[in-house]
Amino acid sequence: MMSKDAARKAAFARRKPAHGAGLDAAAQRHLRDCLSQHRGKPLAGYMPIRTEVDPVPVMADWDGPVGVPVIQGAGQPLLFHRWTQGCDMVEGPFGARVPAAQEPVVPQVLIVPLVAFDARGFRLGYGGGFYDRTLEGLRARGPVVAIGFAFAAQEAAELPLEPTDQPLDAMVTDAGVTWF
Ligand SMILES: Nc1nc2c(c(=O)[nH]1)N(C=O)[C@@H](CNc1ccc(C(=O)N[C@@H](CCC(=O)O)C(=O)O)cc1)CN2
Ligand SMILES: Nc1ncnc2c1ncn2[C@@H]1O[C@H](COP(=O)(O)OP(=O)(O)OP(=O)(O)O)[C@@H](O)[C@H]1O
Repeated sequence: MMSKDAARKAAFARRKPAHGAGLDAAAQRHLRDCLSQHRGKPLAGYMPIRTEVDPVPVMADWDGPVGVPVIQGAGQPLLFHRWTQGCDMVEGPFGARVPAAQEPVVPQVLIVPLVAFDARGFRLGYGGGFYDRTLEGLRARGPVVAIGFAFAAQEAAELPLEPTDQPLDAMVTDAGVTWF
């Protein structure tokens, strides 16, 4: 089986041409469908970096509180700070912008960015383990729904797993919605 590093590199290469190919609107349509059963719940979105698919139009229309991830430090889970369209943003670590105001949101539904995913619902991110730690912590407190969001081209055959890898509940791409 490929190492996580090799799987990450291969998926980056597939994500690049998918980005800017006009696939975001289809992915956003499927994301709205998938989220429709969770109306009003606190939602975690993200500000896209690099060649990630863009969830912002869906976040902007959400009828409940929306937070975006904020890195506390290496080895720490993410926090989510309240985001609204047009709110003041500042540069966060690793190039993702974060809200200037630091109002915590504890999400019950998360739109999870990723580099690669597989048919079992496992994901690979940038390698910090941030979402693994965050989902582990949230799931220990109560039910949460983790929805991976990506281009269909980011699917990998079978990702290498570590015991700390947290599975997704659903995967949304430009090709549709899969529940696990
Ligand atoms: N849009 C978005 N926001 C997010 C995440 C994400 O995956 N997507 N994160 C999800 O966790 C956190 C940011 N995590 C990140 C972690 C590493 C790198 C990164 O570029 N790493 C370098 C290596 C850096 C180093 O080791 O010095 C790399 O991959 O080349 C980027 C984001 C919080 N916000
Ligand atoms: N809950 C946890 N407790 C301790 N270590 C963890 C936990 N979750 C992940 N890790 C460690 O973090 C490291 C990076 O994990 P991994 O490569 O799976 O990150 P990733 O899923 O690519 O990144 P991210 O979740 O930030 O998008 C792993 O070596 C793993 O051991």
